[in-house]
Amino acid sequence: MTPLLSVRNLHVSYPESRLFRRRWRSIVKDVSLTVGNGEIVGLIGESGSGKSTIARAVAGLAPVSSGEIELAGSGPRARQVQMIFQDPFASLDPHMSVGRQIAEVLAIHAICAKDERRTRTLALLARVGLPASAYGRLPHAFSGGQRARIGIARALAAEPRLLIADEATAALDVSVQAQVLNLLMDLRDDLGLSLLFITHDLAVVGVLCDRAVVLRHGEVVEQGTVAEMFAAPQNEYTKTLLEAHRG
Ligand SMILES: Nc1ncnc2c1ncn2[C@@H]1O[C@H](COP(=O)(O)OP(=O)(O)OP(=O)(O)O)[C@@H](O)[C@H]1O
Repeated sequence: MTPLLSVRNLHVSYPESRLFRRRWRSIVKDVSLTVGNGEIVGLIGESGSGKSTIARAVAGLAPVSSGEIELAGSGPRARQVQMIFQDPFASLDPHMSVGRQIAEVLAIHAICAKDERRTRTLALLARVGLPASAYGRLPHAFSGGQRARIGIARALAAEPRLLIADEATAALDVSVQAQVLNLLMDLRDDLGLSLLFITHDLAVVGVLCDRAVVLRHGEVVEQGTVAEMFAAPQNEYTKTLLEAHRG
């Protein structure tokens, strides 16, 4: 079956500095990966290995030097691919009510008629486990876990096929994190959503992901099913990561 997302031989380079724009640093090197329909794929690797850069390139937010990013199906990528972040505070407007911020996404992507936006926003809030009273409140009135849910509701408003979560649960307490991971798994089961999940946390990968892609210095060093990779890692770097995780 054709995967939902196919990334082929992706290269991303940035100028060394603002002054010396003729010298380029290669950040993502020849990365190929896929995400199937309804599949949850973990993207793991140490800080600076290029995980967020790949995510941004897939979302159309980072320049692609060469390679292909292909999304099956129709519709603009800006709608099909939505990102959720570690700090939804950074992406939520502190001065606008949660309901309006979600309704705004419905408007931008022309998801429904104007007079349906409120009802649909309330349904999205309910879908992520937030009460209707959240509609009129500002983001700062919510806990970290609730803000993660708001970020998810806002991403869902665009009716995406692929969610990219960039360390989206990393700052949360373990029990709150587990609840948000459960929500993401429910969304996959109920809506058939696909997920590219960026994390440092191998415990999360073990719980959440079907497959994982291990990145080092911008290159894929190993990819495969989580079950196989955790049982018998092939690459020395993956082995080191897993040993560190097991302690
Ligand atoms: N817009 C940019 N211009 C120049 N360099 C950049 C830009 N964005 C990222 N980089 C560099 O690319 C490298 C990879 O960054 P990236 O954020 O993709 O890594 P990461 O694996 O997501 O790290 P972390 O886990 O810390 O978020 C870093 O060295 C970073 O400084």
